[in-house]
Parts: sequence; structure tokens; C-alpha cells
Amino acid sequence: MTAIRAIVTDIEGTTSSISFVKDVLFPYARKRLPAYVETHGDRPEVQHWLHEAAKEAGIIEASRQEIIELLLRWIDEDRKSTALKALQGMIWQEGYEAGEYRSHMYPEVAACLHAWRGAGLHLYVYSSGSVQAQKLLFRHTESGDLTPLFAGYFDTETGPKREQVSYQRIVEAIGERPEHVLFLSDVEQELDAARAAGLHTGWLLRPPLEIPPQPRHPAYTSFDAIQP
Ligand SMILES: CSCCC(=O)C(=O)COP(=O)(O)O
Ligand SMILES: [Mg+2]
Repeated sequence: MTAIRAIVTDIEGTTSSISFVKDVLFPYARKRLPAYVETHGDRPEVQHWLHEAAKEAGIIEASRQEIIELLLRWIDEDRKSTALKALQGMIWQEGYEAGEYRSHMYPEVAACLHAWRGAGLHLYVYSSGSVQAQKLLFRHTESGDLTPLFAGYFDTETGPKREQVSYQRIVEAIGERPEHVLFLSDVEQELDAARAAGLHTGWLLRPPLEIPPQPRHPAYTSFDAIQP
């Protein structure tokens, strides 16, 4: 493998369990979204994302109630809408700050991130969750505040995770050639897109998942097995 200088990691299913996102974060945002929009709907950043959601849905002159119902539907569908993700991030902030939850990290993740950073690698996050949500998640982990380890964060404002161009934009933004960058994810389509852009890939298959006989990407059941 060409010398790896930077690692870009996904979150859900890679550093943290799918269950934490689906069973803790999503229901928290779902329950509070209507009241949050009613209470904070006049803030410019909330207004902006409500407008973006309506635009994405092609709804002209939507009422606030219609947008709320749309966003709740999108949460149920796990739609990777940039507008929804931005609003979820704002709501999750309240939960983290109230101590309602801390974010899950697989047991070896913090130690590996520390070791990789200690070895001089530059670490980045690329998730469908908003940059705000990513920073909150890594600040409030069960393994402490991991944000000092990261040099940057990317969300779907950079582009969808299954499109090659998103990875081209990321390597350009971080100033690395793609062959020096390793992307880690649990989703094969994301890895395919990263590989098409020239990045190295690592496929995380967390137990009870198992590595198939001939994986299309270098496959690992934990970060421990990755030797960048
Ligand atoms: C930043 S935590 C919430 C993650 C999220 O909203 C999500 O949809 C998961 O996306 P990922 O790209 O990390 O699999
Ligand atoms: Mg994932």
C-alpha cells in the first residue's frame, strides 16, 4: 500500500454502532422535532433549513406543520437530507448538553485513533450527519472528547456518500493525493465511490457480521486489524 497520510472515517456502523444512531439519536430528534421547530422556528439558521427541506421536497409555500410532517417522514425513512441532518444536529445538541446520552464508540476506536494521530496521520470524518452533529458526537463519547484528534469534518454539503465526486472534493479540500488517503466505512457503495476516486478503502464489518470469503474491499471486524 502507498504510504497513507490521512484517514477519513464514516461514523454509523464504523466508529459507532448503528443502534446508537437508530435507537437513541433518531428517536430523540423525532420526539422533539415538532416542539423544536415551533420554539426555534424564527431563528435564521432554523428558517434556512426548513426552507431548504421544503425546496428539496418541491413544496411551494408549505406551512410549518407540513414541513414538520415531511421531516418526521424523512426521519422514519432515514433519508440523508442535508436539511434534515442539520436540524437533527441542532436538536441532538440539547440532548448531549442535558446529559441525556453519550455517543457510542466501539471499544478499540479511541485507542486506534490516538495511535494513528500519534503516528502523524491526519484524521477526518465524513458522515451523512451534519458537521455540527459529528463534532457533538466525537466531543461527547463514552471514551471522552475525541475532537482534538480530527483535522476536519465533511458532511453531505460536500456531496452524497455514494458518489465519486464527493471523495474527489474531500481529497482536494485536505490537500492530499487520493492514493495517500484511506476511507473507512461499513457501506460497500460508499467504498466503491471512494475507490473510484482513487482512495484506499477499508470495509468495517462489525460482529455479528462476518467477513465474506472474497470481500471486494479490504475488510476488518475492528480498527485494531487496520495497519495504515
Ligand atoms: C453524526 S451522528 C448521526 C449520523 C447520521 O445522522 C446518519 O445518518 C449516519 O450516517 P453515516 O454517514 O455516519 O453512516
Ligand atoms: Mg456508515
